[in-house]
Amino acid sequence: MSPLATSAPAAALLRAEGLGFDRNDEPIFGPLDFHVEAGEAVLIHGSNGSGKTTLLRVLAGLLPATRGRILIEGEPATVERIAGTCTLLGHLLGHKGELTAVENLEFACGLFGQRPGSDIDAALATVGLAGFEDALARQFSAGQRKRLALARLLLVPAPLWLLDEPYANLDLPGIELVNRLIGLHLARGGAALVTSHGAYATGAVRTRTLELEAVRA
Ligand SMILES: Nc1ncnc2c1ncn2[C@@H]1O[C@H](COP(=O)(O)OP(=O)(O)OP(=O)(O)O)[C@@H](O)[C@H]1O
Repeated sequence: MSPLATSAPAAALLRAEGLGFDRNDEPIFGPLDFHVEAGEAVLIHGSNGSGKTTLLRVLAGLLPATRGRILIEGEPATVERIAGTCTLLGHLLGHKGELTAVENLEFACGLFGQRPGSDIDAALATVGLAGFEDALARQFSAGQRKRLALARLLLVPAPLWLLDEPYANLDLPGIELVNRLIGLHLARGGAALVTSHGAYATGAVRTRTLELEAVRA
């Protein structure tokens, strides 16, 4: 036997095969075939209403696919596998308004686990919220709320970030912060699917682009 015999290539972190979603028998997107490997970011690009948010919600397990299937590391995407692999940053950020920034992050880590070596105060400082540890989330501006959600991404262990318009409500340094955080996440073996109209995603967060076309007029 050849000493150079190699094992089968590792399965993609996430693979969509013929994935589609209909609402009231109207197709919203698909069928789509794509995959995301560890270390890469796929930019999901498309006009308003083309189904970007719906696609991320299907991948996050919040909506059932109408067609096709999702594989995580080669295995069908069960709720448990999705929960262990994906974290969604959606339009609704999910903060508890009556909890402080630190309490919100403690709550998230209690629910989803905490990445080894990560630290809540350090995550807040990274996203520009040092000094806001004890502020109530309901008192945050839209951009500060988005930054708090970015701190949550840094803390939870899920390797695949599903980011729906992560640049929305952020100032220029905030936009650069998103790109930097995605780049760091990829460098440590994570992956990301990022919806955006595209203007803000730098090369580091656009390893590949998935174009969604509006299937309805
Ligand atoms: N809860 C809902 N009930 C009915 N239709 C919906 C619902 N959510 C989205 N849709 C429809 O599904 C289609 C895709 O919406 P989606 O939000 O996924 O698009 P998008 O590409 O993210 O849009 P945008 O760029 O405007 O954020 C749209 O036609 C929208 O009207």
